Amino acid sequence: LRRPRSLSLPPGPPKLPLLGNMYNVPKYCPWEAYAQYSKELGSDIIHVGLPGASIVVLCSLQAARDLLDKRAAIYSDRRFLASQLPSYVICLELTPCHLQRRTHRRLFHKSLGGPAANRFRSQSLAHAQDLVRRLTEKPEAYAEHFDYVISASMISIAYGLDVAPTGDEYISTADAILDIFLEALTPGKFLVDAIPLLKHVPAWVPGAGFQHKAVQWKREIREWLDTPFQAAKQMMDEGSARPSFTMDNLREMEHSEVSYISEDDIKYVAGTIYSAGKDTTRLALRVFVRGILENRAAQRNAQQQIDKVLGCKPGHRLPTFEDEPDLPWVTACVKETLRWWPVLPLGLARCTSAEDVYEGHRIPAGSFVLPNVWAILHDETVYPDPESFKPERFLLPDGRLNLDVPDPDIAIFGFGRRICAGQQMGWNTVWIMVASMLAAFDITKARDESTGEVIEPSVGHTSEIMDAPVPFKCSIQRRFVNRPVLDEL
Ligand code: HEM
Repeated sequence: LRRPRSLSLPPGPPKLPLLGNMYNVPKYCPWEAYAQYSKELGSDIIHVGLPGASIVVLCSLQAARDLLDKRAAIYSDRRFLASQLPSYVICLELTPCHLQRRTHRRLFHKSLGGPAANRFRSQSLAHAQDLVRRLTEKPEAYAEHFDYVISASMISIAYGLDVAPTGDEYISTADAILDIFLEALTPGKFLVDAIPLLKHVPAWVPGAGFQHKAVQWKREIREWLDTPFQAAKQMMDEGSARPSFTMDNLREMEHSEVSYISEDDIKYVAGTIYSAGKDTTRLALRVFVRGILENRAAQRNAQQQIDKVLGCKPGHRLPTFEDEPDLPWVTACVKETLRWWPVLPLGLARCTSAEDVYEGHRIPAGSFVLPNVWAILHDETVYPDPESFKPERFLLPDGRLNLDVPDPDIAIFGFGRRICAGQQMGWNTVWIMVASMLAAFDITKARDESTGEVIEPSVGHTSEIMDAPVPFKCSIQRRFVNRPVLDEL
């Protein structure tokens, strides 16, 4: 019955007056520091204060579910530069974090959510085979190949368009937009996040310079959205369009008398497929390669199973989605990839729309709320030896999937109303690419050309909103030389 204002904030690292935790929360892998504080302070939730920003980190699955799932009514907002500036950067509402409008989420879900995502499996399969071809030709450029095939796959799913084999213009424009989103999505990056009044003052006022940036961003975003959308429409007019999110929905709109969607809605959501789907999946592939270097036995077991399932002659064909139920080792490798190194270790920040009380602590309105996905998936009581890459943790001794071990999807795709709208698409994409790589290549640590000594890959993190291993060298070699599986691709 105490008034919330008299309650204390959740515990956290000691704060300095005015500066808060500016100097004692590490910038490098802060999720690990938050997890450590949570243990030391014996609290599931941690409070961190930065000038103008109150941040609450949820370090257990229970806390994340209690707040983000059960109290979704006040924990489902996002507040970043983008949402402070609706009149300047309208289109940013379609970024991963701004599918606020129910229409967009509904449209996304109807076309790409759950089983609907399986409609686009043929695109993912074709791009997985392209990945094998590219890796065969130039294995050392694996990170660039991930980048290319995932971009091509997302553009094909969104618009039914092909991209040029190198230097494609859609891809370079879209990537420039992703950089804008990353900047706009960083909590506290712009002063206007803390002082909304700044959007009403002239741009020359100190701290309001973001307004120039916003005008430029708006122009670039509009162009990025329009160009592929118009190209897809033109292909429809010419009768040469291929199945895609855009074509399906434009057709449906044409044929239904009353539609809850407009052409703009379709355009916005099509853009979101790339902006939300590209980096998450391409970085997960990088994590897989980094992880499998640490566990050769898992790689061998997965390959033996693939060879057995795919036919009498090893290397006869590449896996397809139909093989998924028979390849639990591949599924375990994908689960472990998502668990071991979550690409969004602190999810995508939410913002409280009202003051709240949890476990006797006050959570101020307007706080950023971050689920510590890394801490949840590295809880040693659930995943023993969490720092090791062990796909086998998801398997029973007889090789079947062990459904008693919690799937990383308990946290990896987020929570509640804003849970990832493309999780099935993300899973499908990563699964088929991992299965194809395991079938076709041996992935091992690189060796020094002159001494022959093993080069240990770096353990560094990129440590941004999206985290991934820093680039590392490895060896990717064809398993079956002169086998039809690769020669015919
Ligand atoms: C391994 C791949 C992926 C991971 C780990 C991932 C993870 C996430 C996470 C953590 C969120 C924030 C959820 C929250 O706030 O609770 C999110 C949001 C979102 N994701 Fe994904 N994602 C992946 C792939 C994809 C793909 C392929 C697409 C699209 C085709 C996609 C579309 C979205 C969208 C639209 C949102 C925003 C939902 C909203 O705010 O309403 N994601 N994702």
